[in-house]
Amino acid sequence: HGDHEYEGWQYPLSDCDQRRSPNSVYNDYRCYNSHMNLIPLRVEVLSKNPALLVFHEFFSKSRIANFLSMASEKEMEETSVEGAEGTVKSRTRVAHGTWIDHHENIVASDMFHHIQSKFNTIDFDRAEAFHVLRYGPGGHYAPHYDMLQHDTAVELVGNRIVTFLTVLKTAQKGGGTVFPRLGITVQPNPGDVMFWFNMEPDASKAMDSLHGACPILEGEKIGATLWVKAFGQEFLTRCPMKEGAPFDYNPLVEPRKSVYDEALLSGLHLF
Ligand SMILES: O=C(O)CCC(=O)C(=O)O
Ligand SMILES: [Fe+2]
Repeated sequence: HGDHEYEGWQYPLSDCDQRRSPNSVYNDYRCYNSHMNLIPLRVEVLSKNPALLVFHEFFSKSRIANFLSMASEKEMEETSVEGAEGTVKSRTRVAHGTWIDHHENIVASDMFHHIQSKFNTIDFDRAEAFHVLRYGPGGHYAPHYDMLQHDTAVELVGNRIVTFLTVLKTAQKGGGTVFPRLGITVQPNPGDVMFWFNMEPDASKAMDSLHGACPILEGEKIGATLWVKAFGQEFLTRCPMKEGAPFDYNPLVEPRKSVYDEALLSGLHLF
């Protein structure tokens, strides 16, 4: 594949060849202190500003398998963009997609509940429906920002402060998620979650959150995105008490190492 085949990409495709970040801060189990509960998650902090985290093995294999088989029964549409000449096939996002409501069926509901219970520093009720994207060979999503244009809905519920991307299936070759401005390409495993902030604490766009899905060279990639809206999230973090910056990132990017590490690493079973 040559670069010319990925119209609209605009960044060096060689960015996609980078593997893990050289500056991964933690890659082990850490505890999030939230609502007086310690939530153990195996977290890798790839960037602190903007926060970019990978939660390893967030979902069990069976949850992922159930979600995939449920999603495969849905009609997936070729993603498109609306232009002056009507709706045309998108060249910046070459993939098939569909929306699945949080409680559309028992599988989605179980998935959603798992997210809410493990991760209660974020109010996922304030997220859009699951957006499932399937990329085939040559599929890709050129680097972009997830924040929406300002409109009435954004005014009411805030913009997309956080992207919570569940990795359902990975390509055999290619298909990493690239952050060109951070110099990071993430190649997670099915069941992992990528989590990042699209907004600065003052609600402006986090310029370094620019990201895209690298071209699939072999196989197929499937992911499910939850875009979380900003309003209300500030009440779930420890009091930041900073005017104009109502969201405190630090508890997320500096989770505490827990006394349970040994048990977790030696295979304590979490359901
Ligand atoms: O599939 C990916 O790796 C990125 C998806 C993405 O950027 C999005 O859905 O907004
Ligand atoms: Fe995105």
